[in-house]
Parts: sequence; C-alpha cells; structure tokens
Amino acid sequence: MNQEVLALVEKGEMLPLMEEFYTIQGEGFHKGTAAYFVRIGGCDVGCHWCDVKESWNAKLHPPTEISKIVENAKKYSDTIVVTGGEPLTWDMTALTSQLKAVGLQVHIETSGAYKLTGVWDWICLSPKKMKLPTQEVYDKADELKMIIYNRDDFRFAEEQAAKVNKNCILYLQPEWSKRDKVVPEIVDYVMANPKWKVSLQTHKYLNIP
Ligand SMILES: C[S@@+](CC[C@H](N)C(=O)[O-])C[C@H]1O[C@@H](n2cnc3c(N)ncnc32)[C@H](O)[C@@H]1O
Ligand SMILES: Nc1nc2[nH]cc(C(=O)O)c2c(=O)[nH]1
Ligand code: SF4
Ligand SMILES: [Mg+2]
Repeated sequence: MNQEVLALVEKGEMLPLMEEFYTIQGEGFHKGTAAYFVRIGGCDVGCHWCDVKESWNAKLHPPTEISKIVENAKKYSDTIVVTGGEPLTWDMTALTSQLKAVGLQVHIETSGAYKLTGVWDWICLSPKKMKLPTQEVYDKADELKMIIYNRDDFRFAEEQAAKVNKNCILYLQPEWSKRDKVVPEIVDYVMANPKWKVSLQTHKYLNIP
C-alpha cells in the first residue's frame, strides 16, 4: 500500500472494505428489519469461534474511499449497519458523518475493544474476554449482545451487564456451532433471569447473508 493511501486509511478517509450487502438484520433488537451491511476488514481480537475470520487481515481488503461506500449504500436502504472485522480498529468519524449527511440511520456492530469514534444511531456492543470494551462504549451502548459458547459465558455476561448503562437492552446469543447444546441452557437462564432476552442469528436459519 503506498504512503498516500496509508495516510488516508489512518485518517479514516479510506477504509479496507471486505464486502457490502443488502439483507435482513438477523440479530438483536433490529432483527427482521432490512438493512445494508458494510463489512470493514481488520480485527485482532481473535475470537476462536468468529464466523468471519476472513475479515481479520485488513491487508486482504482493498482500501476504499468513504464517498464511494456512501454513494453505493444510499441506493439500497435508509439503515446502514457497519460491521467487520472490528470497525473501531479504524476512525469511523468520516464514514458516519457522510452517512448521516445523506440522511441515513447508522448502526454499528462492535466488540468495543477500541476507542469509540463516529456518530451512531444504534450501538450493538458484543464484548469479548480477550479485549474488554472501553468505558465510553458501555455508557453509550443501546444493546449488549453476549455470545454463549460455554457455561462461563453466563458469568461473563453478568459481569458485562453490570457495566452498561441502565437503558441498554440485554441479549444472550448462542455461538452458532454450539447452538444445540447452549440453546436449552439459554432458555432456562432467560426464564430464571428475565432481564435478559434471547437473540438468534436468524439470517443463518433463513439462508441469507
Ligand atoms: C463478526 S462480528 C463483527 C463485529 C465486531 N467485531 C463484534 O464482534 O461485535 C458481528 C457479530 O457476530 C457475533 N458472532 C461472531 N461469530 C459468531 C458465532 N460463531 N456465533 C454467534 N455469534 C457470532 C459477534 O459477537 C458480533 O456480535
Ligand atoms: N443478516 C445478518 N445480520 C447480521 N447482524 C450482525 C451481523 C454481523 O456480522 O455483524 C450480521 C450478518 O452478517 N448478517
Ligand atoms: S471481535 Fe468480532 S470480528 Fe473480531 S474475532 Fe471477535 S467476533 Fe470476529
Ligand atoms: Mg455475521
């Protein structure tokens, strides 16, 4: 990558774009709602069960001008979900201000591991044990989406729920490969602890992206 492009990526004026697709938000509070997804490459959090490991290496994804991403996105939907990879690896200020400037609703899917940048209409925070979220994202998260892979993840979920703001909606989502084992445990847990709701990756059941 040449120095000029590197400098633009550094400033968040270009971003490594992995893929973009118009689909139905499968998870969490907005599940069932059409949205345009923008998947930015680059993540070094390292979840062993991550379902988009191809996103991790930013160098594999072409640096793309923000204006191109915005021009394209606005053709499809009035709601844009920025995901990754870990979008907060990068400065989201330019992308979100341009998306807002053309009147779009802007949502993020994040682990919260890096500084919260950008202006967001909806923040889905999904904390990971290896790199915990920053205080600012606990304070601003609209939903907390904890992935349940094993029993210890219920303990971790409670620990994280104690850190978010009081309006944050709490979800437990089964890790996909363990769903047969953990779904019954999540169901029992939510009935015993009704501050939590269940979130499923409904797009995977619908066979859509
Ligand atoms: C691929 S991540 C990208 C955004 C960000 N890096 C994060 O982890 O929030 C998008 C969402 O998918 C969840 N996720 C990833 N792999 C999963 C899996 N195998 N089963 C269930 N949820 C998964 C993440 O926890 C996150 O909520
Ligand atoms: N349909 C659909 N909904 C999603 N919600 C969060 C996703 C993500 O990977 O961030 C995702 C995704 O990849 N597809
Ligand atoms: S933080 Fe998100 S993108 Fe990164 S490894 Fe974990 S689930 Fe995958
Ligand atoms: Mg996904």
